[in-house]
Amino acid sequence: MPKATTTIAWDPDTESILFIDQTALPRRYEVVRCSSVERLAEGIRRLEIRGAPALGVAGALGVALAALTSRKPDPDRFRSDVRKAAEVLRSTRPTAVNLAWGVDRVLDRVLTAPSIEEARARAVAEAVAVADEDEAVCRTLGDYGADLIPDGATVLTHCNAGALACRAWGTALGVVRSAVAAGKEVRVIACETRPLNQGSRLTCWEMAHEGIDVTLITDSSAAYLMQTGAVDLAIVGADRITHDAVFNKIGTYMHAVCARHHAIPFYVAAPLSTFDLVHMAKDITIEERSRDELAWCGDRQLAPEGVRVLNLAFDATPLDLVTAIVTEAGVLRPPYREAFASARRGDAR
Ligand SMILES: CSC[C@H]1O[C@H](OP(=O)(O)O)[C@H](O)[C@@H]1O
Repeated sequence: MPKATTTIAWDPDTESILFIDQTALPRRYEVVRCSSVERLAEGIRRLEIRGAPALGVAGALGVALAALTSRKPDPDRFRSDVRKAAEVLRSTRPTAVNLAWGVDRVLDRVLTAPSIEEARARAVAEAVAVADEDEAVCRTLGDYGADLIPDGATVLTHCNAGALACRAWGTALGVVRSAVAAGKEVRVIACETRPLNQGSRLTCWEMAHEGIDVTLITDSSAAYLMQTGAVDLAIVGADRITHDAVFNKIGTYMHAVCARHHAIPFYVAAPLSTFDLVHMAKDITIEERSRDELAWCGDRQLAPEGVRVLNLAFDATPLDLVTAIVTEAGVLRPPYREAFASARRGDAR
């Protein structure tokens, strides 16, 4: 079984996008070749591609694909065509800011190009740059974060913030990989992360394939393990970081509150592209997903017909519960407003 090294990539030979279908894991490792924006949008909605940084790369590559597949001969109608495709991609998932960030990075290149041919060339170049940057950023933030993990530590994580949530390497799991690469022994506790089980299906798959010690637990076991002293620190990814909160998979807030209660460090690992310093938490839409994701598990019915289901995909953890935020600009610590400003200036460390 191959390692999860590259989650999503551009194939220049066929001018298509290749991505691992994460809904098939852990049982099947399947790579999808995507040649249309509609198919890419479906893959994002179904979480075949998921994870904030991976969504940023998907958004970027999707706009490049739109530029290559538009058949509008007139530049204005071509640009309108690509704008519409960009809106389709942007609308697939509202919470992770990286998706819109990736879309906008390439859309800007298309809309400012002097010709259709130049627009296509610039779009592909920018999208590939977004993908390549993501892997480099994850490795850099991983190396910064590795210093936070003591040798022999047991690290609790939630959902999947690994290579599968990025182009490669990962954010929270990128920190774990960097610590292991530095020679440290690290034990991972992976919360299953209901209802789509990114933790059991994806984090365990990644860690097992790299021989990193991993133990799967139910989400509801985390507090007890913190209480018994079984957890040395927690580290999670992020989908959007505002001036007042970290948006991440539902359940993250619960772990942060418990970690604070038990004086356990609670870290967030995320690239600067996940920061949204324009909006406050109250402004952000938390994605609600389908009833069936909670009421069914495959063909096994878990809740009676007609029972109301609230399937929130994310929650918002107040920054005062976050010990530090690991980025490619360094490890950011409170006071965060100043730390964010210095990170964006490039003088954080
Ligand atoms: C490295 S960010 C990963 C982030 O994305 C996940 O959400 P989803 O699986 O719904 O895309 C989750 O919030 C992870 O922390």
